[in-house]
Amino acid sequence: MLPGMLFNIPRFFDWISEVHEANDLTFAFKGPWFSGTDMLFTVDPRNINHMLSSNFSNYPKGPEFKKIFDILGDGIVAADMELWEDLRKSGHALFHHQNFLKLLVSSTTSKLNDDLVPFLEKASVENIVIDLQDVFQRFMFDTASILMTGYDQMSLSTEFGEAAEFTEEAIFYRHLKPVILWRFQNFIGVGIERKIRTASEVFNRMFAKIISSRRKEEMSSGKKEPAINAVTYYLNADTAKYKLLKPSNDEFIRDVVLSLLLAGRDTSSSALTWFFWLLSNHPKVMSKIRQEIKTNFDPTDLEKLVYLHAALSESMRLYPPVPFNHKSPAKSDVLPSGHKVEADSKIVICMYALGRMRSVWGEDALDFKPERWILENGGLKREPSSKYLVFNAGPRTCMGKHLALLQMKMVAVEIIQNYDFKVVEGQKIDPVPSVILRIKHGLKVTVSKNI
Ligand code: HEM
Repeated sequence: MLPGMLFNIPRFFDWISEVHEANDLTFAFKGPWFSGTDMLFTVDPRNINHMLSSNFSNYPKGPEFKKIFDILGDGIVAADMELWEDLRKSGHALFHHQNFLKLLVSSTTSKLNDDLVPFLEKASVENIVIDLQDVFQRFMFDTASILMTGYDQMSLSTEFGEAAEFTEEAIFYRHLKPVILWRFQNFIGVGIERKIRTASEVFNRMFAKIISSRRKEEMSSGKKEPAINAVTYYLNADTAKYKLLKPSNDEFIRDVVLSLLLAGRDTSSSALTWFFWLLSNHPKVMSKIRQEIKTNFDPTDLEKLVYLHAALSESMRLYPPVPFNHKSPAKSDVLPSGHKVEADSKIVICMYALGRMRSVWGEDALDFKPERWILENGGLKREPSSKYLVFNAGPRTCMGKHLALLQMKMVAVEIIQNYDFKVVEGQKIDPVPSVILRIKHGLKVTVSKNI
């Protein structure tokens, strides 16, 4: 089956969705003999609930995942078992720290007022074409960087952006290649594996500077301030409580914070890019959001913007920023769909396909309809996470979900209130085969003031 898959790489996500639909939501992919590329693909909500929630302990990400994501080292994204537990619990305390939330709101507000609005203002006056995806990536990188390291990168770090994109694409292709092949390519430094090595050097350089200056600050301040950024928090981690954390080891701090930084930058910028792309094709949805902002906007309570929330949820259903997840059973098992899975085998859950299944979402699954998220009484409809898996489900649910939604709403409201975008005609809007759903050549638009 590998040649069929490789042939369809340019339209991988749509192809994999069609295959799921034709195979009743679950199918076994067979690669060449002994290549180690056999995988079970499933988007059956019963199987998802079984693996991610009710039998969570039997479904770690597995040793192969750790190899594929080796660039993230001991960060939470690739961790399993006891280390994951320590990272999750300590991360939970950080993400629920009042000062951390305050830092998110203050950094987003100042980045909006000082950088994004003046930038869009200039683009509208000079009538220049901008790449909205690139703008959101820089914006999210700067705010995520303030939150995670305490430093504002001032959108200058194109080097980090490129390194992140190469990493995410290389990790996608590693899923399809025998381990021995991509490890050899990495060793001799060819193709995309050469780029992942360069990316690793970029991350190491950047974190070496940040960690050493944060350590110096900690030593000179002498007293323990309440932590607000992730680096400072992990430098002061309580090892009596979290036994597997290593606050004095720079490499460990780099791994932990790099995962958080990537989780924060690329997901929200992907979600906003696809959201504005869909709005440009659905002017009625745009007018409804504008109307809601006019009548219900309260900067201290963005939850009141029910239709905006519905439109964001609907956009991420069709274009989930993290398009797939990977599991590997610790012991053999039988899934609720009846498929037998062996210990250490690979299981892939494709969120992109799940959001498009007619048997899960109805005949209009492919349509962009925020209304499907609104109840008759005007409230928000909640869907089980085994059906709406955009933020993952069970004990490994996304830790930044509430921060991400808050930040995306702040950005969306500011832009929608003040600007109109016109998408430059003739662009091909296709997702890149990657572990983050980006548009291959970005989203080129012109900007005008909304008067
Ligand atoms: C629209 C935005 C976002 C989406 C769609 C999203 C989605 C996800 C998904 C699907 C996972 C599971 C990944 C896996 O297990 O392989 C995840 C995990 C995670 N996310 Fe998010 N995320 C978003 C934003 C954020 C932000 C802004 C942060 C941090 C500030 C964040 C922090 C995390 C962390 C720490 C995990 C790991 C949780 C664990 O393994 O226990 N996410 N996210």
